[in-house]
Amino acid sequence: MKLFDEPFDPNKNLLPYDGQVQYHGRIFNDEQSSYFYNNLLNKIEWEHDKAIIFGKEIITKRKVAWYAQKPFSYTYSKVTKYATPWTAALQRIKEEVERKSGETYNSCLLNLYHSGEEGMAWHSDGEKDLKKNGAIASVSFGAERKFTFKHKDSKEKVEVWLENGSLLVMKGTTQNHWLHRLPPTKKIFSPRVNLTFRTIVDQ
Ligand SMILES: O=C(O)CCC(=O)C(=O)O
Ligand SMILES: [Fe+2]
Repeated sequence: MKLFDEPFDPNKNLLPYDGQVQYHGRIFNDEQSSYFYNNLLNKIEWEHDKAIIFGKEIITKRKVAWYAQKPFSYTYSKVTKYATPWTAALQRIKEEVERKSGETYNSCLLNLYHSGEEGMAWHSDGEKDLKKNGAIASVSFGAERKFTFKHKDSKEKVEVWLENGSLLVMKGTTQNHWLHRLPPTKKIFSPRVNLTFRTIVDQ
């Protein structure tokens, strides 16, 4: 159920066990959100994502980009990428996210979903380049989309709607025990930009 009237308590854990997920609701107002949304759509070097799945190279409809404070390399789904230096807007968003979440981050993976038909399949973000049990902060701009967690053993599910300008923080052992996905939907026609701030271990 979607609760419109209740303020979100960022200290509340959305997960019942085996991890910690905090939804801060909207941390950017309408004006800030539309500024960042347009800036990111226009200024980020978006590319289609390539992945190797069951030995086959696939190219996703969604676009991705990877930014960081240093040209870190990062490998996931068997593809290695090199980070682009922060833009001014990304740096401003990162500062606010660090203030709100009380954690620091040194890189950001960005995803552009052109419409509801694009999503992201079940996965967890526990790649070896990432700091073990480091916090991952997810910021969303544009279309509001549902985001789902599924426990790896019990299969219990938890859903949250990610609003325009919102912040969701995943921490502790979340990535070890829970998968997450952005389900595709035929009901949403407008784009969404998602930023996940992460900590890469220094190479
Ligand atoms: O778009 C989203 O909300 C999720 C993105 C995500 O899970 C990821 O980049 O690892
Ligand atoms: Fe993820």
